[in-house]
Amino acid sequence: MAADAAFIEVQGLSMRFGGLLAVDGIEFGVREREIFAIIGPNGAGKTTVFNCISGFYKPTTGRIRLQGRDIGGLGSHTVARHGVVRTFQNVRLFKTMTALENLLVAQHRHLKTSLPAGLLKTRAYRDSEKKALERALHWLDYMELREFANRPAGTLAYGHQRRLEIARCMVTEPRVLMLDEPAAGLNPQEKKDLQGLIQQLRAQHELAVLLIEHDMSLVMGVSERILVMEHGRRIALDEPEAIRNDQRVIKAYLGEE
Ligand SMILES: Nc1ncnc2c1ncn2[C@@H]1O[C@H](COP(=O)(O)OP(=O)(O)OP(=O)(O)O)[C@@H](O)[C@H]1O
Repeated sequence: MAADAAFIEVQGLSMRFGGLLAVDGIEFGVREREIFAIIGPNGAGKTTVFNCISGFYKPTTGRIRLQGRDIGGLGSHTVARHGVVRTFQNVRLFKTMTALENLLVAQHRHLKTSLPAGLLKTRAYRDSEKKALERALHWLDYMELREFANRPAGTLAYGHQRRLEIARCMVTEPRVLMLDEPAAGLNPQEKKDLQGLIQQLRAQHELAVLLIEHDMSLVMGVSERILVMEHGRRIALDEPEAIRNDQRVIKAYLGEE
């Protein structure tokens, strides 16, 4: 694949809820290892685009391709198996399970084992369980969460839960990491750390990052390109500097106040 060929290609994407066209003919491509943000006023359709790409919604019309392969409407588990995983606006961990258990459960659908293999505890099964544990511990260390390994996820500080949610994505070794408002509820230091974390994840892993975020300093600081949506439509797609000076974008945001 050419260096700047689209890794994820979204064409003519629309999503209708009854009388409401929440997403209206959206087009964009995300390049391999790109950090790509989607911004726009409340209700613009950003999360709906995420839900379509990650397989939570079946688009009303349009195509979504990952490296040329259609993934639109495949369902969230299948899309995740293709390497596209996400976090949610409101943290969705298994709150009564420990941090470590959350990272083990996340890997189960990715483990190359069958039910009989699990029942018989075959060598292959034991190897894959061991690797899953190693990966979980690695990501707890990476996110500086090791000391909370055996704590129920719901008892962790909010900023730690957010990092655990990203770890839960990373244990599956994704090719596309989708973050829905990852800075929401974080303090200024945590936001700064998050920016470093996103850049580090992209640098160290073969990973594209798709980001929905309202925090403009994070978006401008971390993104290579930004898609701006308003009323379900694309009003701009460009690099941060151009977006900052785009009259339609300024109007969309000022119009919100
Ligand atoms: N499942 C649904 N059923 C009906 N309407 C929906 C559904 N999901 C989203 N909508 C509507 O679609 C529109 C776009 O919502 P969406 O959550 O995608 O916007 P957003 O840009 O992510 O907003 P925010 O920044 O507030 O999260 C809104 O009018 C919303 O009420």
